[in-house]
Amino acid sequence: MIAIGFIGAGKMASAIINGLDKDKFNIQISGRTLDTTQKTAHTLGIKAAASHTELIESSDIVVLAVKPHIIPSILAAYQINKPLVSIAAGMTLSDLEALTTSKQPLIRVMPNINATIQKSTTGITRNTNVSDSTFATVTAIFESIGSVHELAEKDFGTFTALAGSSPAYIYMFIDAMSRAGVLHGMPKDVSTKIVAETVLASAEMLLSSDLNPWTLVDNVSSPGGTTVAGVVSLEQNNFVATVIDAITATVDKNKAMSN
Ligand SMILES: NC(=O)C1=CN([C@@H]2O[C@H](COP(=O)(O)OP(=O)(O)OC[C@H]3O[C@@H](n4cnc5c(N)ncnc54)[C@H](O)[C@@H]3O)[C@@H](O)[C@H]2O)C=CC1
Ligand SMILES: O=C(O)[C@@H]1CCC=N1
Repeated sequence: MIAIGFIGAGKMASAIINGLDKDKFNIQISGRTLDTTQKTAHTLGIKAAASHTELIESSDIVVLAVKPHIIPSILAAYQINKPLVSIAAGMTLSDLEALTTSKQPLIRVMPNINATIQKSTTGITRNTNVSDSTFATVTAIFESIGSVHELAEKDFGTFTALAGSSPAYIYMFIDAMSRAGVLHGMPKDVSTKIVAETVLASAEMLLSSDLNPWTLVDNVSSPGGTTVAGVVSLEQNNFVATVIDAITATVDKNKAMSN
């Protein structure tokens, strides 16, 4: 059984671990304090390592699941002589190489919070020290919690915006729609469920057809009907440009976080 050790056991590590099959992977965590690590491990049904050193020694693959600014201090304090996976936003392979050795196998991964329900859309890339079999193993780990896209590293920032951060923007869209439902007299829980179901089915419809999104917009918009009135209103309020600006801000922030 492959032993995976997570350094850092916050929201994202918990989302990934929640989704992983505990019969297939031997998972342990090491967080900031042992007490909290033990509580989190108990909740997740996995092992708490007594220390980062113990975790590194007993893992086949080590996942860094701390905030990007914590990574330099961890890599300065511990020599991780195992394939190292980083899920940190903005940290490039060359940032990580500068903090480790020239021989360190490094895999950069960008999962998303939908890992919790085994529906992460994950990006992956590696440095030249990673063997094909290790890369296949790490890819399989993330495939077990959703889809995996191998990317050129130059596209990681864009991927981070479109898949890593976008659940937040999609929730904002859902909340705005359901708030409109409240404005027009519906209870919030009812309108949120209606909007969430419709977002899910619309995405499924797009993925299962060969049609592009604008053709699907046209299919909903009856001549002189209700939908086109809303489409025109969205455009008058710069919906498309506003969304593109948000993605560009995310990509720019990702670049600014790299050294
Ligand atoms: N939240 C998300 O949707 C996503 C987050 N990420 C990346 O995942 C990483 C973790 O993010 P979150 O889980 O959201 O943050 P978080 O704040 O929930 O988790 C980070 C954890 O690291 C722990 N920690 C701090 N110092 C530590 C140390 N020295 N040793 C061990 N643990 C330590 C903290 O106590 C905390 O539990 C970040 O690098 C982020 O860029 C990537 C994709 C999606
Ligand atoms: O906000 C962040 O920096 C992380 C990366 C993608 C999602 N959350």
